[in-house]
Amino acid sequence: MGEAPAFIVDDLQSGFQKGFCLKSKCCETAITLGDKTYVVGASNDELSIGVRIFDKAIGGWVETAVVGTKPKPCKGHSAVLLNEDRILVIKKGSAPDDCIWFLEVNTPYVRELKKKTGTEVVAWSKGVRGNAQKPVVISGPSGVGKGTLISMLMKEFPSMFGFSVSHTTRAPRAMEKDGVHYHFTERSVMEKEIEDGKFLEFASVHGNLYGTSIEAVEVVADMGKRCILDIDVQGARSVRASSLEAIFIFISPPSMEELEKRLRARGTESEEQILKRLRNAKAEIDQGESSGIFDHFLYNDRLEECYESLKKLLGLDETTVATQITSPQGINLPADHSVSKIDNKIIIKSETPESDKASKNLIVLDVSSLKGGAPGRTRGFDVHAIDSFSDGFNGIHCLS
Ligand SMILES: Nc1ncnc2c1ncn2[C@@H]1O[C@H](COP(=O)(O)OP(=O)(O)OP(=O)(O)O)[C@@H](O)[C@H]1O
Ligand SMILES: Nc1nc2c(ncn2[C@@H]2O[C@H](COP(=O)(O)O)[C@@H](O)[C@H]2O)c(=O)[nH]1
Repeated sequence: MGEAPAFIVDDLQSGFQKGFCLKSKCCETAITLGDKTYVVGASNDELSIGVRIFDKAIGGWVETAVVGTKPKPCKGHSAVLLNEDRILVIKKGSAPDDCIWFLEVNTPYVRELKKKTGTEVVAWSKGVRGNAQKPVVISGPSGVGKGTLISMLMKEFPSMFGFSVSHTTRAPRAMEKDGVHYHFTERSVMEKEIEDGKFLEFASVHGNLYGTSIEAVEVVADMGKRCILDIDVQGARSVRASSLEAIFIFISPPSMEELEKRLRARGTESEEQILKRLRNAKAEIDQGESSGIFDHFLYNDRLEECYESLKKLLGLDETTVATQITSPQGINLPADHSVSKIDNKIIIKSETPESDKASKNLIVLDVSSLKGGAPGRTRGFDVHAIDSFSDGFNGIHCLS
């Protein structure tokens, strides 16, 4: 972590108001919460907006793990503290789908990570407009038909569902494509990425490492689609414990004999692997059925019947299908703006000279009903453009 310019340290030690503008050359903002001041702006790698934490109690900078996909640098930004647990960062001059970000500093997800790692943690989560449905976690023993059911769903509803592409250390099968079925990865690389906090969950399954990266879930959310995760019971337990609110479905086979028949008929595993997967299946079914993780159980005897039941529990009857498709929308912010906060409303006021005459130079962001968050995207904010504006807001800060 780089040294901060001396004047910033002095300012931080003397104490900031909440939401402050550091007029340094690197466009940093500082937000104070308790003893900690979160300095958002300059980064070491220049590939993303950086975050540093100054702790007044110890009088110094604290080593901080920054997790989640980070926002790319921009020509300036504003920052506002929300609910004492996250900082809203509004980027200037950025694309409509890239201007709203949340830096979580004290949400349950961040508190859990702090407890696990024993270090200071903050987590980025991009703001996405629209209200996607909860992700769907599908588990069940190897060979039960999870992949088959998911493929049917994706084929029938391509604009509605997106598959979370997992990482695995197992070798690809003949028809599997890297980046489509899995991200096939070296164990050492995956272990390092797990250590770096890039995974929502991971588990050792049938002798290989499998895991869902935070990015895999975010990519689907960015497309405005409902995310489907095909993961084992250990992974489902981790997701259940995380802040990713999902629907959990367990698929059971009609019998162990039928499961073995399906695994053998698939012809993708060695005899040794088939026996290992069948041994693990028993434990997986026991855990799946007794753990309390799962909201729904499906029995995959006749494929078509099971598929119809899956669609029904996902609310995919003819009347609901049309209303569930949400396309991602962006927010057209003025390139230069100032930001104020009144209760749960964020007022973004244009400061671009040519827009002085424009009727809609004010945008109000209502953040009273935020949903989701790290790991993944933050949704649920309303955006209104306003025609006229009478001044009188207290400016929190601005950068240029
Ligand atoms: N209801 C069913 N009746 C008969 N065969 C089925 C049924 N469902 C799936 N299958 C077949 O069983 C095999 C295993 O299915 P699939 O690959 O979808 O299982 P899976 O649960 O995704 O397994 P894994 O966890 O190993 O990836 C496939 O050949 C598939 O065509
Ligand atoms: N915990 C996780 N389990 C995963 C993930 N991706 C897949 N899986 C599970 O592994 C087994 C075997 O899969 P296969 O493709 O080798 O047959 C199966 O039960 C999957 O559900 C993951 O990211 N995390």
